[in-house]
Amino acid sequence: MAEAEWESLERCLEKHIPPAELRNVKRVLYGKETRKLDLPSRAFEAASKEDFELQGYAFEAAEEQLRPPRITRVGLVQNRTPLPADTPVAEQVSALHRRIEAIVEVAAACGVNIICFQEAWTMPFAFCTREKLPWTEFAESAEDGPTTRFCQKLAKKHDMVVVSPILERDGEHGDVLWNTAVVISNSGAVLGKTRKNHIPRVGDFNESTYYMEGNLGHPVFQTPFGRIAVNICYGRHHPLNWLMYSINGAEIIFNPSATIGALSESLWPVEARNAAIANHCFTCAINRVGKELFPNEFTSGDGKKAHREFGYFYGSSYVSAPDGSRTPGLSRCQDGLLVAELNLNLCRQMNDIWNFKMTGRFEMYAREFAEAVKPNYTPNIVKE
Ligand SMILES: NC(=O)NCCC(=O)O
Repeated sequence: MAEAEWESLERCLEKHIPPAELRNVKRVLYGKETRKLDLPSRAFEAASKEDFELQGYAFEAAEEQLRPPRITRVGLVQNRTPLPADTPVAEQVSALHRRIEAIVEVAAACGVNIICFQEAWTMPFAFCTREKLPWTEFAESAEDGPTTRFCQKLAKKHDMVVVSPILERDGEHGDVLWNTAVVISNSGAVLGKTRKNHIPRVGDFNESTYYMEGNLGHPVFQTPFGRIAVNICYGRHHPLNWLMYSINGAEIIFNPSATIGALSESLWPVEARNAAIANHCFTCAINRVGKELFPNEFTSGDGKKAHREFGYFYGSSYVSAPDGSRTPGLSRCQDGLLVAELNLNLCRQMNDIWNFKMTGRFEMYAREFAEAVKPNYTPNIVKE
């Protein structure tokens, strides 16, 4: 049941919990109810024709006297890799471009302003194999690689900000590889890029074999639809990573990911949601879907037999708001587009209620951290 046959927690709750109690269960598990968005029927028809799930929800905020509502729509895309991992590289990339193009068309029909794809979306998640070729051939220039050029066209055509997480090859600086999200403005210009700060050393996520820890800090991108940041996958386990994007002013933090059930499914609903609460911002958690099979066997360093498959990517993409409410997740087993309408005024409203930025005592932690990272630091343990 840990794989594709279990569709989602939400479907399970809806099937088995009596309606009168379901309301309370959802109130506790999901916070204040999100309103279902009235998306165009042609969008649902296109999604069904293209065989992906479409869901839409809106987060409300209180009316203010001096500020009009600041409404923006985000789109989260989760998908399988459409072709087997041993198909020629260019064919795999091109099939993924076609798949995403179809989903972005539907997002445009739903009025999406900012769209984000899953981590390393142009490739299978081959870092488990520890082989270099052909996987490093999926790396591209963030500034003018084929995928960035493709996304620029989408952005311009649909007047949409595109967040495109790719494996980056920095040809100008020693051909070094990075795990990067390229942010493309709705004008079609490359607004900038941000790199994955924390690299997993867990299970089959052998990513340090391929690319380095990000060196760009915590940039936040000002777009006409809000200030956005990207905390790539494993970065979501690091509260300080979310915090620094928030300190730099992010109102929406995307978390494009690739993670599997056995490792992280019970953490998934907690981490991005907690980050939204702790940082008075919206967070958008995106995970890929399905099983990916690799041409050659690899071991997991656990004494077990060599195998060719990574594990089950469980989808379940969702959006959380600064008041702790969240959308239901997309399916665990189907490609999908989640549209969420956010009123960004909710960020400051929650800040004014809970005051975490005022009560955070950052100066105290800055002093204590500065001491704690020194090699001769003695932990402050009081003994009898
Ligand atoms: N892609 C990636 O960083 N995965 C690590 C596993 C996890 O963070 O759940």
